[in-house]
Amino acid sequence: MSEEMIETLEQEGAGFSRRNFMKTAAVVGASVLAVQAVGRREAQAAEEVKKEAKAASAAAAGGSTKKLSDVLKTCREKMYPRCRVCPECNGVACSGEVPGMGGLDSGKAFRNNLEALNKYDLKMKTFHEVKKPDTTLTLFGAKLSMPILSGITGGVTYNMGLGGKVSEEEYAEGIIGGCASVGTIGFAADGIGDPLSVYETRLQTVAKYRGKAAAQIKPRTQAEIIERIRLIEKAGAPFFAIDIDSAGRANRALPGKTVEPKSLKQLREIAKSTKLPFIIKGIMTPEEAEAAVEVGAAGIVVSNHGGRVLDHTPGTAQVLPQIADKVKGRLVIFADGGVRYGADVLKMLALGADAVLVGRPLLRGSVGGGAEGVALTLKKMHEELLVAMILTGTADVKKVSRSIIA
Ligand SMILES: Cc1cc2nc3c(=O)[nH]c(=O)nc-3n(C[C@H](O)[C@H](O)[C@H](O)COP(=O)(O)O)c2cc1C
Repeated sequence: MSEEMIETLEQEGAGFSRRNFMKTAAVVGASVLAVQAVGRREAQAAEEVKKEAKAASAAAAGGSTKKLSDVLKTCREKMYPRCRVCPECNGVACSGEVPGMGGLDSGKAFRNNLEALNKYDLKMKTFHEVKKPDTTLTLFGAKLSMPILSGITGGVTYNMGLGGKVSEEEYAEGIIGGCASVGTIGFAADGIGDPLSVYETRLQTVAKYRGKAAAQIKPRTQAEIIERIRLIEKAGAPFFAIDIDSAGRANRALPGKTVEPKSLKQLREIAKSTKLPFIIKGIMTPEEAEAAVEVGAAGIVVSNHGGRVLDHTPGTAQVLPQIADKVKGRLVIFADGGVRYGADVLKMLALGADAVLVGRPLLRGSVGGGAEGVALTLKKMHEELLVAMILTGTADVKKVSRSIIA
């Protein structure tokens, strides 16, 4: 009501008083506000219901509703004290815990991996045209959404202490299924003490994700290796790896089992025994990288096995540039060890890797949330990688320049 109308009514009498009118108006105003507040609350509640319905339908459709923090909490509940699920997975708390999740003996080699990566920084560049970086690549005919593959991790009972809580099949399904769900490749592992039947069980998961899962073999006797290669071929893996750096492990872990260093002749024999690309994992010097090219390997993994096979090895990011200078372009270079964030992935690519493997973080994802836990971990790293690429002016993971390293 306008001031003019109030004045007219007051003048005309009719029991109208300005004071009473103002009181009534205040009450009405408060009610209107109250009605509005209730409306807002109802709208919020309606929004919550909508969100829940969306989450439920995403879950029903196989979408992800879990949070990474829940996955890590569950992992800690299942694995403590084998893995403390530290905020920074850096080998400090688990130092010397092999079997377990740590680095061997003093744990220095594990810590070196993180420290070597941390010595490098990235140059920030923002005046450029890179708005939608390309993270895709093709490796041995397999198309990948990102240059991040699973590390090769095994020993659900022996290393992770999960006997009865998570089976070998569930663990392999978590790693391989999770990787496949986001368009990358997961590895099935070969444990030194595992009988062939256990290995065959893991290869069933590789076969289930035919063409999208790879497998590893320990440096066993030549006959055992060839026998396993035939199984991997049948399972449809696009490539396989031998972790040659496990050569000393039987002495400490499982006396009586054969894992051994290989001569160049033996490595050639393995490469020639199959059409599958053969990756040698555990290369730490330019000389052995060159030898890997000579014996016919299709790729190498620059790796110190997460610091688990020889204490006092340098961090992989430290040796990677010299190795890449020697063999880049002649075989595929993978690197692993201490990769925790997308920026670490980008650093490894800038230092010469074509792709990286991620060990412990995906292991935690698989134990804590199966395939969904692995997918969440990979999606987070992929998002971080995209941001790091934009902010360094890197358009394509296939062409990362060393000049982005500060
Ligand atoms: C519990 C555990 C088990 C592993 N088992 C294997 C294995 O069976 N074969 C292999 O080649 N590497 C194995 N590794 C080493 C990883 O493949 C990888 O080199 C290492 O974990 C990478 O470092 P990151 O964990 O810091 O990412 C294992 C690592 C861990 C932590």
